[in-house]
Amino acid sequence: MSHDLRLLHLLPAAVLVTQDGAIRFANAASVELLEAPSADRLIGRLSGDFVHPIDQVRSSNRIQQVAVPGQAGRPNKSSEFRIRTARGNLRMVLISSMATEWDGAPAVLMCGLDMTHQSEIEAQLRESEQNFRRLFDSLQDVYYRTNAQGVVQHVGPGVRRVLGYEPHEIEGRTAESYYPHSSDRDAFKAAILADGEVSDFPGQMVRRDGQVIDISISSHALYDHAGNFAGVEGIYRDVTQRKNLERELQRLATTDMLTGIANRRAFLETAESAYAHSCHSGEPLTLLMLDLDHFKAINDRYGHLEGDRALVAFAQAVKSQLRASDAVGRLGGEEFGVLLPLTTLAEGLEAAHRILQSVRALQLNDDTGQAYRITTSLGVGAFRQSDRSLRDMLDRADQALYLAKHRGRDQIASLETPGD
Ligand SMILES: Nc1nc2c(ncn2[C@@H]2O[C@H](COP(=O)(O)OP(=O)(O)OP(=O)(O)O)[C@@H](O)[C@H]2O)c(=O)[nH]1
Repeated sequence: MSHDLRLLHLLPAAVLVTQDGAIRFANAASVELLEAPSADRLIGRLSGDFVHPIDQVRSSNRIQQVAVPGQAGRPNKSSEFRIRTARGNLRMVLISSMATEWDGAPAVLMCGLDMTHQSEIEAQLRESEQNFRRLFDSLQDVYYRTNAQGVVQHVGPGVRRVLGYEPHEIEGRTAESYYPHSSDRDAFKAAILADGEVSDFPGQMVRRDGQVIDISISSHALYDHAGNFAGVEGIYRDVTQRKNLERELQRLATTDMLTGIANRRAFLETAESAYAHSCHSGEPLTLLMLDLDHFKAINDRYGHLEGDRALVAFAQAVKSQLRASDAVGRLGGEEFGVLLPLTTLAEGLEAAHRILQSVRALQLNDDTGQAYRITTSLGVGAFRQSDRSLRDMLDRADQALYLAKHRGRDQIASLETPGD
């Protein structure tokens, strides 16, 4: 060793030679690594003094293993050790040792590489990976990726909460399996292919327990190096609660709270679209306007609360005479409207008669048990291609209602006659 110590001083790796644990030689890199003032200050010190207590047993075991006489020239496998420098700083050093001779006596040669910086990077990487995992696992959304054939290649753990499946149960299957309506999936695919991405795309999925949930998808298309479509990646989230709230708000905004039937706005909206449909198709459409007779007297005699109950019973009686495709709405106070699609004036007059009879037949009792009856007047108006707007049809039905009132109430009137 002694003939070329200068070479060892030039090495970037730290080199120490110890005998019976005491340092006999330290190259320049080891002086720097151990933050010693000089090589001389290291000579004679025990190398084990620089090893962190946690690693001391492991370190001395390894040195004993290589310090077996006759093992010279075979270094052990390098391993990382925590080192405390002369200034008390902690370093991570990759050390390999081998038996050698020093001044004719057995010695151990140690070679160390400072890995502190690298292990810091690794620790940072591990930490950021752990942070990412935590975030990924706690994500309320479901991350997913499919290939070009729609087979799910990866799905995040959020799928347990949203669909009730383990990720491995979903992976390898096509996403179609979870769509109750294939039209939802088709619309999504078409949007992705057309725009390359979708944001807050609506749809529904079926949970493992069979419950259908509302979802919202935000995803983008994936392409391979050649620019070919290679699949889809994105997230979906359960928006059932939000959708239920929206549906409830919609219901509140379109329903008459007293009778539970459509309110004026909703009824007129339905009437507008039915009118537009008839304009387009030429199909018949008939409108009934209804008004309870002498309703003020009911209120005056039995009280407003009883008047309310009469309005509810009246709405039910009207509804009981209609088909599912017909629409009934409360236009205000004791005035109601009925829309009869695909219904001629003659058929509309028949429906009006049925309603008239069922209202006459209503047996109402006030809270003292006193029985009373109500009647209604009806105006009937049929769709005409010559109408400029729904308003024309509404006006005809309104005028007919006025006529029915004028003629003595509890009857039906129309400005038109069947066959007009
Ligand atoms: N109980 C109750 N009464 C209502 C409601 N909305 C309107 N009314 C009453 O309905 C009555 C309608 O009276 P009028 O417009 O004079 O008509 P009418 O007494 O029915 O007479 P005709 O329509 O001419 O047969 C008024 O007394 C209103 O206060 C309601 O929601 N509940």
